[in-house]
Amino acid sequence: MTTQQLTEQIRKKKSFLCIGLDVDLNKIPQHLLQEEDPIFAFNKAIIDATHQLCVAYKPNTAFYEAYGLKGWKSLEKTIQYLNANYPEIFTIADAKRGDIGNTSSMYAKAFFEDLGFDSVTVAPYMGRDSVEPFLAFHDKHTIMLALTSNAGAFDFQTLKVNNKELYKEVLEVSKTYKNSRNLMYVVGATKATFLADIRKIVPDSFLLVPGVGAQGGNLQDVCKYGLNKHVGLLINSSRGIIYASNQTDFAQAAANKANELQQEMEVILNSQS
Ligand SMILES: O=c1ccn([C@@H]2O[C@H](COP(=O)(O)O)[C@@H](O)[C@H]2O)c(=O)[nH]1
Repeated sequence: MTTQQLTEQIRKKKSFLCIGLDVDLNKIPQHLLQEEDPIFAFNKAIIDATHQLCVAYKPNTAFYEAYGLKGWKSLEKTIQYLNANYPEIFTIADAKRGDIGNTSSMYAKAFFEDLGFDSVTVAPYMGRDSVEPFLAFHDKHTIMLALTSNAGAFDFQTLKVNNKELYKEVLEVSKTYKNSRNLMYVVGATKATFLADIRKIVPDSFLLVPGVGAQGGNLQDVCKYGLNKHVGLLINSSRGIIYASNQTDFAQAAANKANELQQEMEVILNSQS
């Protein structure tokens, strides 16, 4: 999917919501545990109930890898279900990969070719040759960690390097990477005010913004500092949506939570045009 198609979907659905599919077997409704594949059964119900309210889904691979081969199968079934039934949805494998070049090529092949995701998150720490293998894939997107939502972001990301904060250096240098047009960036919703400076460096890039909901990030603040003329934001909420209820009404409860965010987004988008 191209960024233009993604923007068209945002305008059509009046939503720039990304729903995180972070499935924890201890948190899903107990009746699903009788299913052959409880994780997929949970995801399918959530997706069917919410797909009109969001433009993206983001499974974090940790929640699948934790269950070994079975978990990876559930991830595969989830992305296949999305691609077959809702091809207009942008899909994000939140895997935070990145390694020496030939290894990164294999990670990229795994997520883009084998699984068929539209995008994958990567860590910038190993530099250019760890990221460019992902960027080489046509119409696929590499979402680089810039300023993360957690408290530990301040351990390194805001330290000064070359007289500027490290996250700013990451943004600047990444723009010189081959096929950098395929880059998006992760910026935590808990760091909303930083978005003003971030937009000076990457005015046109899409930003994936996790941290609304369970982590306390504020949608209005993120939009105030982060929106651009193409919207340019994908706001992620995982636990705040998918665990709205652990009873048989869980999918409808998730849809209600997603609807609340979508309605807020619609107002923001209407005020922009
Ligand atoms: O800076 C970051 C980068 C990634 N994440 C991931 O996003 C979701 C957030 O889940 P919530 O339940 O909405 O808090 C999760 O997969 C994180 O690993 C992040 O939170 N911050």
